[in-house]
Amino acid sequence: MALYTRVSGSVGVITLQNPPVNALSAAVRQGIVDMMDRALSEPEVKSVVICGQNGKFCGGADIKEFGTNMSGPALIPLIDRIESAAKPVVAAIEGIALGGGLELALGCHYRIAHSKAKLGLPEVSLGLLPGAGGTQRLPRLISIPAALELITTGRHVTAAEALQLGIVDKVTDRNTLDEAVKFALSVAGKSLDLHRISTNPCPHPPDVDAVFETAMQRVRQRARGALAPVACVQAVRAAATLPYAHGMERERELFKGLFTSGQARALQYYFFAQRAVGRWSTPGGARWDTSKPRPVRRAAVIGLGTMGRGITVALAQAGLSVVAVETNEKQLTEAKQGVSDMLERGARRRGVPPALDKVIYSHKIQAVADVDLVIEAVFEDMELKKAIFQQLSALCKPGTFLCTNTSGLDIDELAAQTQNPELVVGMHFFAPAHVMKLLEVVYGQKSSPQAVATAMQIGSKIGKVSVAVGNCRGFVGNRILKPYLEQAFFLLEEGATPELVDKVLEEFGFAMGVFRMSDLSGLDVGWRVRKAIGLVAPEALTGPYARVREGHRYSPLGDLLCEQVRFGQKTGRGWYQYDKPGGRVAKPDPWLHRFLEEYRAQHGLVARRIDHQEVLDRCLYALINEGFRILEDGIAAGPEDIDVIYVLGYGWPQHRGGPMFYAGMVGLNKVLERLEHYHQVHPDVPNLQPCSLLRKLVASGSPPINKWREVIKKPHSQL
Ligand SMILES: CCCCCCCC(=O)CC(=O)SCCNC(=O)CCNC(=O)[C@H](O)C(C)(C)COP(=O)(O)OP(=O)(O)OC[C@H]1O[C@@H](n2cnc3c(N)ncnc32)[C@H](O)[C@@H]1OP(=O)(O)O
Ligand SMILES: NC(=O)C1=CN([C@@H]2O[C@H](COP(=O)(O)OP(=O)(O)OC[C@H]3O[C@@H](n4cnc5c(N)ncnc54)[C@H](O)[C@@H]3O)[C@@H](O)[C@H]2O)C=CC1
Repeated sequence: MALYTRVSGSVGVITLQNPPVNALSAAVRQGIVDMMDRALSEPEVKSVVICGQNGKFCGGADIKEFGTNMSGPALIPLIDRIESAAKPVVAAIEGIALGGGLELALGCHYRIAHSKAKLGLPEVSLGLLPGAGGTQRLPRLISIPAALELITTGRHVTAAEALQLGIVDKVTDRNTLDEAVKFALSVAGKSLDLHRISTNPCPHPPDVDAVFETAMQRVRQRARGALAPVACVQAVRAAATLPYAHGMERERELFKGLFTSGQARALQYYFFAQRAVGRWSTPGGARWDTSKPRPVRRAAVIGLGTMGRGITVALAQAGLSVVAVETNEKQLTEAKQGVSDMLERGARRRGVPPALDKVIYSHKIQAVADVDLVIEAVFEDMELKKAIFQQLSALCKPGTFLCTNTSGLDIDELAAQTQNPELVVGMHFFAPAHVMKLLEVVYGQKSSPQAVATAMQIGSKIGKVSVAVGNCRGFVGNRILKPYLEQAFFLLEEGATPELVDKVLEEFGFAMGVFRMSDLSGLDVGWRVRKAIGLVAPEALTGPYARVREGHRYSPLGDLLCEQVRFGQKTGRGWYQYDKPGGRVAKPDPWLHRFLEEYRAQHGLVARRIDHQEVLDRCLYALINEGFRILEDGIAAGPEDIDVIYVLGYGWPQHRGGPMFYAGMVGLNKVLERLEHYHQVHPDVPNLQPCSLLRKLVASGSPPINKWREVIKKPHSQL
């Protein structure tokens, strides 16, 4: 809807009304058309202001409409009509002007923004381009390079930057509508010729071809296989090379291609999935809207290794006081330096003072006595963690929440060491913890709703997307990762190389293939876990049992590499070779290829030619199958939880929505058929055996992802 009022005698004010972000739904578009007609036909009205209700100008097209039969007036002619109006139209921008919202403002003759407003064309992150003239008007207004940067990244800019770029005419700290009305009165009757952006020429940089070539290279590198950034560059190029009307045609053509692409569907699903995980619930009845978090002012971090340092930085940057405890003196000295450096770098980037005084260091665990919440991040060793939880339970003031950053150990076992198991939850961060956006909040059997709610709230406070998950080995992310890694190892045994597997996965869109990723994070991490659970043979086994554990196929390849101290980048050798320990550039290693040949010969394996499809099918479908098991077990409340975890924590390409969404896109019956096929070929790999939920979904006619919960029944999807 849109509301019309007349103020100061001669200014028609049109207010967009569609909470929460005044998205341009059919009703809003119709409202704008009707109210513009009225303003333009009333002789008393000399100028017009468009603003949004509740301090928000407009969040753009209504994304919920995209999957439906869109009705109502189209946005492009609506914006054209505003631009061609004979009376000046001023956009009063408060809060946000995003996507179609900014395009609407670009159709106005003037733009006035509140100093706290954010503006941008984020369509690229929804798999689209600004399809209501944004790609043609913005370059005309602020130059090709600046428009290219904003449109291909989707970055939001502050009002101050918008003023500097020339997107807005004025920024105010006062009441934006009042200022806009004053402005509208002052420009009434003046010529609008220079203020109809579409009629202006597009300014050309001298090296226009080079500008586009560089932009194209950059977007191709940044988002492997993503269509929208490429189309954005092509559309802006049309602004630079074609007259406006032809440029608009090109924009429309490119937009259409994207709109109907699977990538746009995937990215729009992912947009809503990220918000849906905030509406969490647990089987015990805790819920986002009824479970109240407790305020946390002081927190403690125990263990200042890789993770503890990042967690300390994340907490301090969000304004929390942190007691940082490390028992090893050398580590403590290094951690002080490391944390301070990270805080200083972060502060420089954000233009704020570093939060150095927020952190107090100690080598004694007794320093935690007065904190509201502790995050333990010592070695992944159950006995050590148990001892620490016993100490914490005795030392902390009553009611202190005790959290662990374990990657997959049993939360209930740790909770059982404490006097108040209801205060214990997992807070599983991802490395580097001050950068990665994901937090898995793991509830145990006895975790109280308040403990879960508090951990979830801390997550949001420090800028993470927090996903509540149940307690099992590896929780959601690492549990799904295991069958994926296993398939990659099996493929090497059968004839593939790390280069082949990585190439296929990177072409699919992963930021890094499984072997390059494993070299980066360190092969020794998984080796230690496998040793702890008895999977690593004490000495090199031969014969039929060398590749079998607990009756199932097992590949000792990772263990054998670790025995050679090939831990990956940190030792300069892993699945690849590096020029030195700590080197970053992976090069194929002839030693490894010989090693694989000898290994196959030793175990009587005959290398065969493995094609790309098989690599993709086996790695991805094994992973997806485990995702279905997780849903069946109620460890994740819905498919969107798994998808958000996998995109944010494991480099799954956003434009493919996440593994569960991808399964739906491929077709559940196809996933089932392929798993059945591979399980028949490899009956000793239980992860390839299709899980019963997948069968049940296929038997129910493969419903769309937002209907899966009706088949799962137990948990509840929030989409
Ligand atoms: C040939 C045909 C030509 C057609 C041309 C049309 C082409 C276009 O021009 C295409 C577009 O505009 S695409 C839309 C561009 N706009 C965006 O991407 C903004 C998306 N929203 C945001 O970033 C944040 O919500 C925002 C920054 C706005 C607010 O963040 P917050 O953290 O404060 O709040 P959220 O929790 O994110 O959102 C609150 C609720 O609002 C829902 N929502 C947000 N933006 C929406 C939007 N644009 N459409 C529909 N719903 C939207 C959001 O989902 C959430 O609701 P719940 O999910 O129920 O919680
Ligand atoms: N490294 C990674 O990528 C991730 C690790 N994790 C988990 O985070 C935890 C820590 O891992 P990292 O930081 O990689 O280990 P790390 O080995 O880098 O650091 C562990 C630190 O704990 C200290 N420590 C040991 N006993 C202590 C005690 N009693 N009191 C205080 N400090 C003590 C050690 O001196 C060391 O500095 C583990 O549970 C791990 O599974 C979770 C997510 C990712």
